[in-house]
Amino acid sequence: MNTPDPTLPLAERIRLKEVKTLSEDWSVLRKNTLEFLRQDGTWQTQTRETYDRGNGATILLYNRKQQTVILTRQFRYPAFVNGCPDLLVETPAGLLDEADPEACICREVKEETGYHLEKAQKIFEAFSSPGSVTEKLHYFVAEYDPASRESSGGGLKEEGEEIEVLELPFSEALHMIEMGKIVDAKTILLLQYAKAQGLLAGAVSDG
Ligand SMILES: Nc1nc2c(ncn2[C@@H]2O[C@H](COP(=O)(O)OP(=O)(O)O[C@H]3O[C@H](CO)[C@@H](O)[C@H](O)[C@@H]3O)[C@@H](O)[C@H]2O)c(=O)[nH]1
Ligand SMILES: [Mg+2]
Repeated sequence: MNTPDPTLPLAERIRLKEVKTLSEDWSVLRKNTLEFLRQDGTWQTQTRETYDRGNGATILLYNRKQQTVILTRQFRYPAFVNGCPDLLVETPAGLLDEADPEACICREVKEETGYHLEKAQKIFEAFSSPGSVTEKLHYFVAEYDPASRESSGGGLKEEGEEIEVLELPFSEALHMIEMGKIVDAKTILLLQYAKAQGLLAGAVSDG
């Protein structure tokens, strides 16, 4: 068999044969049967399940003068059932709707933490678990003004949310990663990003 043209678009190496919806409730679980064109030119049949709950956004709120970050703490059953005995410490995050991701994350920050945010800087997009979950997360950072807190946040009780807001020294948040007290990937990624970019560490007080 001839080897495929290496410039062939990926879409031309995939023949989707069947899509079965296994569950359609909060999210959609599908079983997909497809043929994939391998590098050796043979078509191989694969079944791949996809868990689709839409896309999301998350943000690191930081304050250079105080050298602090805003994190949340909440109950996450999927983490609990897989061995996490504590509430999860996370950056604020939410699912995307029709609004643009920046507007969504500003609204989510208000809902979860009570801080009013005018704008946020997009840094990148990433798949958290690309072998099974379709979700792409939009990552943001923004400097927060401690005086801009308009409410206590906490999330939506009617949706089962009970979100505690933490304002922590950046150094303590980094230490919590080392101690295994922060075990959420998006949160670790954002804190490491802030360290690598010098967003906080080494920042000179400007007031
Ligand atoms: N009824 C029902 N409600 C659910 C279910 N799963 C979650 N919820 C509720 O749906 C709401 C979703 O809240 P958001 O703040 O929009 O999303 P999130 O759960 O914080 O998700 C964010 O973080 C996740 C974890 O890192 C990300 O996966 C996700 O993309 C997003 O960024 C919450 O009230 C939650 O309780 C479910 O299976 N059934
Ligand atoms: Mg959330």
